[in-house]
Amino acid sequence: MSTTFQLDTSTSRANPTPAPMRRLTVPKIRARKVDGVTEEPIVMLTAYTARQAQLLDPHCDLLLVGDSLGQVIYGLPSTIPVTMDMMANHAAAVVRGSYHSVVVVDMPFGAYEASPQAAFEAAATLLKASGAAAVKLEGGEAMAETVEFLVQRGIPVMGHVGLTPQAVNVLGGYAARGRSDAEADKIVGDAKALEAAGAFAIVVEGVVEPIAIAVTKAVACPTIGIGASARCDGQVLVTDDMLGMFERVPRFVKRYEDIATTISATAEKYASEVRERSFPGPDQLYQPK
Ligand SMILES: Nc1nc(=O)c2c([nH]1)NC[C@@H]1CN(c3ccc(C(=O)N[C@@H](CCC(=O)O)C(=O)O)cc3)CN21
Ligand SMILES: CC(C)C(=O)C(=O)O
Ligand SMILES: [Mg+2]
Repeated sequence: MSTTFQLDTSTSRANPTPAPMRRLTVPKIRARKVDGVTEEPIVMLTAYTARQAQLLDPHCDLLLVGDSLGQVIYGLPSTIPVTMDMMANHAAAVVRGSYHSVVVVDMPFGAYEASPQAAFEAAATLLKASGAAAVKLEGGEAMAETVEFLVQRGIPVMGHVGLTPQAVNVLGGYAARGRSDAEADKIVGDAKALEAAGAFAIVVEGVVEPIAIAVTKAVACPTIGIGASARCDGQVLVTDDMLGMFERVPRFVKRYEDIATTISATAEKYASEVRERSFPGPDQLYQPK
């Protein structure tokens, strides 16, 4: 994998404008929750491409290069087949397209579970290839030792508990979690273990509101909810879901737009203009000398 950073010339004398906005940092995100209170909720969206990152960056605190790109970009049936190369390449694009948000990269299934050492190697590879600041990995208590290993060696880690999509084959689907007392206790315990291991924030996915409240109270670091009610310290959504780009979306998605319909209608218009030879028209012609 090649390292393909772009030189940041935004502050050079050759290119004095626009005024550089310093990128947010992991400690600043962590510090948004003080004594259990987050005054300003943390805003995170997924991004997979440079242009998407450019458009989202000014409005977000964090951009997540999610392994959901498996379904959203590659048409895969789950996040299980997602590879390190996919994550590294999309992460590099998102870093190039952003200069404000903290970029977090999902560790793909199979790259980190076997040992803390394997996880460190994979995380370092992703950060070196992309310039992203942090990784996210799924799992609670079982991953706490790994989280501590990474954080102590310079890699910030975001946790992910509740509905963990990489465990789809164990869970048997994508149903909400935390409905039984035992399951609720397990999720709170998972979050506590991650925080003790040094996670700077924790995604809480697909849980009933009382669990979101319990987890958010139980840990000092910020919780970022998806399908976990408004009672978290921040929220994340898959951008394509929010835009109405992805056809089947979970219940927790709010479709703010219907981009898919716009794209279909535009393609239909273009196709009919080509077929009736009205495109290209005079405005699109190169003029002879
Ligand atoms: N486009 C997209 N959006 C996501 O939120 C997302 C991904 N992809 N890929 C990775 C995971 C998978 N996630 C999912 C996928 C499906 C459901 C879903 O269909 N849930 C149903 C209930 C299913 C059940 O009860 O078995 C729902 O109605 O919410 C939820 C989360 C969340 N993540
Ligand atoms: C849904 C978010 C939290 C995620 O893990 C992803 O996009 O892969
Ligand atoms: Mg993910």
